[in-house]
Amino acid sequence: MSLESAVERILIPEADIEARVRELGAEITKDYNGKEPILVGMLRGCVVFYSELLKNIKTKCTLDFMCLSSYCGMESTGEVRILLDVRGTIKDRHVILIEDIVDTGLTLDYVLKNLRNRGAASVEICTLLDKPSNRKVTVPVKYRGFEIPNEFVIGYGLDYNELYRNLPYIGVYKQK
Ligand SMILES: O=P(O)(O)OC[C@H]1O[C@H](OP(=O)(O)OP(=O)(O)O)[C@H](O)[C@@H]1O
Ligand code: HPA
Repeated sequence: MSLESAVERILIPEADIEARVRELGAEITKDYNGKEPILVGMLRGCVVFYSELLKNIKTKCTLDFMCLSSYCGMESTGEVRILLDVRGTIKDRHVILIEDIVDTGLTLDYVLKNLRNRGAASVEICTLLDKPSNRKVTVPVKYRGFEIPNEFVIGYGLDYNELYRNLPYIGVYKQK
């Protein structure tokens, strides 16, 4: 079965994503000039967005990553686990959490509290996609690429059971 056969329809074409990511990069560059932020990518879904955004941030910054897991198929288990933690210290740093999607909000709610407890100077969220209609907890999203409807999406880093992350656009997953 081809990659594309899992796609019901294309929701956001590659060119639109690239244009929006350039705008987000410009905003972050302006807001964080002189603050030397640490960009904490939430593995693995963030990888494509993270690297594209990074090229568009034109101020000094450092990179780090966390890996959390809570999904099984299309459902959040509600239990968030840290599988990999940041390598560097967070204390007194300006943190930008880079996510592919905020859906129920459970993952970022957990991470926000965790990093604030470690004494970060500030923690903000930058997400490519925001699905507000499925929220279970409120999370403050500062930088948002696109608001999307309550549908399960794949591509541009997002998976269904670890597959389809390498599609170059955001598509709605075709349920069998
Ligand atoms: O707002 P939520 O409902 O918590 O969903 C958002 C999270 O779910 C996905 O991660 P997942 O646990 O599937 O891991 P992944 O990044 O490896 O895909 C996604 O990358 C976000 O981190
Ligand atoms: O719509 C989604 N697609 C892929 N991964 C996800 N994690 C939360 N929501 C989604």
